[in-house]
Amino acid sequence: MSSCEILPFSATLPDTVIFDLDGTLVDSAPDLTGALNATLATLSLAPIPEDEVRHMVGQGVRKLLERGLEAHARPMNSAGLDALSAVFVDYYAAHVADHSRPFPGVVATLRWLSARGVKLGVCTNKPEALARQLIAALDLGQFIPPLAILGGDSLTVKKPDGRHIIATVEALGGDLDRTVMVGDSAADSNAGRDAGIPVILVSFGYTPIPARELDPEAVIDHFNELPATLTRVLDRHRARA
Ligand SMILES: O=C(O)COP(=O)(O)O
Ligand SMILES: [Mg+2]
Repeated sequence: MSSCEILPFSATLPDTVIFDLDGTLVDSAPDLTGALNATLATLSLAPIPEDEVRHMVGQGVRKLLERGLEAHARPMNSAGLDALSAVFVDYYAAHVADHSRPFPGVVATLRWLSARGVKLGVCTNKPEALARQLIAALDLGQFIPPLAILGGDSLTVKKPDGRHIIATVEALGGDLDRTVMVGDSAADSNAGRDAGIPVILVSFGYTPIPARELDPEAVIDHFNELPATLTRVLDRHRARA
């Protein structure tokens, strides 16, 4: 891929780009499915196919477990969910990158942006330790410093609250007025809106609602569209401000 071929030489790039992780940078559904099913098996519940689990991801571990239990009509109280979360996290931490891989074009695009001085961060509802572990295992840490990886448990708020994104930008020393959020779900588009920054959604992520219906500034079908799309949405956003 050559992202530079599709971007005019004079184009303005953002100061900072904040990425969602699951369903945006990384196709993590296979290992999340494995961990969910291993956890359900401790309750003698049948596995849920990956196609269904994909649409349950995006609001953190607890929500994923709640949705998995709902699929079996097995509601659970808060203490039970705490215990089950610990089982899930233990299993997932041991299998975080067995089958999970960056989506096509991600590595080349992060390299391209990083080489041009664009600051890159990750704002995910995944627990911070697991997010850091996954990013390191897939060798994405060369583009995203650990301090700029904020998880669902890093603050007292998380996406769709815009403060989760703002804190990630602050960790990078970035300029919020020249920041773009890239995600895959309603949590991402709502958090971006709450933070007052433009949002680009990928069309290949995990949202049960199609990305184009979530009212983002733009939708991309492949990461090689990202550089030109970043410039376009940033210019449009600044013209309106
Ligand atoms: O629900 C999750 O674990 C993750 O989420 P993300 O899409 O915010 O990275
Ligand atoms: Mg996501």
